[in-house]
Amino acid sequence: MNRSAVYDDRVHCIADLEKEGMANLPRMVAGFFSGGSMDLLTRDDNKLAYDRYRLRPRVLIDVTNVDTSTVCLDKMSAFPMGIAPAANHALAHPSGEVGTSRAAARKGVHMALSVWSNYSTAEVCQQAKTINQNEIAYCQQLCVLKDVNINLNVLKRAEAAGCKAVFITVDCPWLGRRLNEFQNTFSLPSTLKFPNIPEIDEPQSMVTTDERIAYDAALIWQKIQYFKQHAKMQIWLKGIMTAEDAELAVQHGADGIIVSNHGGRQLDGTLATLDALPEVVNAVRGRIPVHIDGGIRRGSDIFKALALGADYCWVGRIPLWGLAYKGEEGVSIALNILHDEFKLVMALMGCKTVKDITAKHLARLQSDGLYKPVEEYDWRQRLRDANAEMSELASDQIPSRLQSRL
Ligand SMILES: Cc1cc2nc3c(=O)[nH]c(=O)nc-3n(C[C@H](O)[C@H](O)[C@H](O)COP(=O)(O)O)c2cc1C
Ligand SMILES: CCCCCCCCCCC(=O)C(=O)O
Repeated sequence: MNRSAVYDDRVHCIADLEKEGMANLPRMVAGFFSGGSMDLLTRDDNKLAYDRYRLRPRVLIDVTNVDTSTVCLDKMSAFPMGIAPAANHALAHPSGEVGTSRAAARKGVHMALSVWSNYSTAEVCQQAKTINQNEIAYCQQLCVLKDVNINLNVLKRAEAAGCKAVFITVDCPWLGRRLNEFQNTFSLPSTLKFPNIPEIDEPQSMVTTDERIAYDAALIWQKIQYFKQHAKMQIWLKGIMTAEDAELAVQHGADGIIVSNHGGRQLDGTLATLDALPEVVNAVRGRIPVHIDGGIRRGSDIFKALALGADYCWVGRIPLWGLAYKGEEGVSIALNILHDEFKLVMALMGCKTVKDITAKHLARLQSDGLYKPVEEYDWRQRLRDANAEMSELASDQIPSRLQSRL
């Protein structure tokens, strides 16, 4: 284990990386990356939510060997965290999504590409193959546009590039109001390319006010079926924040969901994603995988999200800070820091494998200011209780991929 790793003379944790990366960016780009909508309540709470939980370590367990790997989207990931889709990596560094992806491939973690990436999904996937032959999973994010043909072309190209899944972003029928864009008179450079949507060229205006990216505000549950019919890839929904919508997602055939509030860039004032996670996990009851993003900045945050039932985590801003700091190398520094931190937390928590992480490892802040162990209020405990009551509960009622987590 890399206990005393020195990554760089100036960057020892993600907070350092944010500081150093942001310092290299023009104010307007830094604002676009780090900003959120309105008063930033949700953006900030995403991060603070992790501090409302404390860890309950178990000791005297042999942790000579700690295995951080997990299977996600049918492929091995070095640890349970990948790169979330974020527009405009090339604003951080000319290598853009290619640089990010090369670092992801080298580390062996998955990557989702924004439909607004500045390099095509095909080019990004191709570059990664030179590093890590087909080993990591790529996903294509799609903000559904009004023009059906544009949406279908994105899907076709992503499939041809070898993507495993499409992440349909469902939290943005209208784009959120990001005050930083007004305050900094943000505009995208006219040289910036959006090769996944060649139908739209030459950005001229602020993202928030650009009418050409008016999304399909009439996107409703029934249309998810349409995408399922037109894609061979898995269909995931990104932006589920309630038990009710989680149940609907399962009923409408989603292959997985991502608990996300878009990093606080859409509706300000929603729950932090970590606070929404338990109700979603309980509603889904293992029928499909549940992922999370938003506010993850430390290895211990990944541990906490898994303890509350997430199968995998994604980070949006961290790779942008890495790129802004040192291009591909900066993203590698970020991924190495998070991987090593996660491994160390697992060891100190007495967890040898990712499957050993449970809600019993956490205590949550109460209204009296004290921390109380998290009761296993999630569906796994209910299944255990049901098991005790009805010993005949057939194990085939429990999805096999989850039996080992019971
Ligand atoms: C600069 C930026 C651009 C983003 N662009 C997209 C996008 O094109 N599509 C999308 O679904 N989410 C987008 N997101 C949201 C991320 O996918 C993710 O939900 C969020 O960044 C997670 O929060 P975190 O940054 O705290 O990790 C973007 C986020 C940022 C910071
Ligand atoms: C005409 C080209 C416009 C390109 C817009 C790129 C950014 C879209 C918004 C991405 C996003 O979801 C975000 O959170 O930011």
